[in-house]
Amino acid sequence: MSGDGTPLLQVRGISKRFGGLQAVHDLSFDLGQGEILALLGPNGAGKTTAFNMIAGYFRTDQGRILFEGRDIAGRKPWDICRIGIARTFQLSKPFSDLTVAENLMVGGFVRRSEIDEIRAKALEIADFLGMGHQAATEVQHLTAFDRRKLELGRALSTEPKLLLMDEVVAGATPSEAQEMVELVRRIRDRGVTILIVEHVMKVIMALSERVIVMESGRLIANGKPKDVVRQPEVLKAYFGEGYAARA
Ligand SMILES: Nc1ncnc2c1ncn2[C@@H]1O[C@H](COP(=O)(O)OP(=O)(O)OP(=O)(O)O)[C@@H](O)[C@H]1O
Repeated sequence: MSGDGTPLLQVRGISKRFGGLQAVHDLSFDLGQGEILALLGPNGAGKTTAFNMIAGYFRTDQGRILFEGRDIAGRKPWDICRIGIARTFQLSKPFSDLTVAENLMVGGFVRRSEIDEIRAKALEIADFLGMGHQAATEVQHLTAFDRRKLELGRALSTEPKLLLMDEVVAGATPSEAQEMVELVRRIRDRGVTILIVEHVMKVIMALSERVIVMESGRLIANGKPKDVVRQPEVLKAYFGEGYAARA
């Protein structure tokens, strides 16, 4: 919650249709200041579409999205980035022939105009990611996992209040996943609120105090991870009717 008790993000009845497909239907949830909230759901549930509406990549057909109490639905991605919402992508697309530091400088122009300040901030973020020694390395020489961390760093370089993270541990080894969990916690400790789409249950359990679950575009559960994973609607969404009946 912000100082006056208003949640940082209030999603109110947003919907999105693609032709005959209702990808998101009347989705509402709140996200409090400093929270790490996981957004779960089977493939095609509408998670990325919801992200894209919050980040301004898709226009909502209906509903309101309030950030710090202000309606942001319909704003363009760069405008939404400027007011403090950044996102990572499932498929990161860094500038491969630029260095790590140069990639981390690009987002800095959102907040600052002094090049020395932007460079210093980029180097601070590289250190934060544990990539300080790679600041001068061209991105094309990085491992897949270091590219993932850089993707997070590129979002952080815009100095967001809210970070939308899309499957940041996909394809990671267990020790890399653990490193990512630590990194996400440290990002939150910097004061950044986090909404994370993730499939790896161990990561969700380690990170989030609260999860919301979508299925077929609708919100079907909202609560503590350990409670939500036992709910029949959630089991049915993931494993089918028969499994839920037996559980
Ligand atoms: N630009 C688009 N045009 C048409 N249909 C789309 C578009 N984007 C998503 N969809 C459809 O909307 C539905 C929800 O997709 P979305 O990517 O939001 O689901 P998701 O929960 O993120 O799935 P995943 O876990 O597989 O990434 C899917 O049926 C998808 O095919």
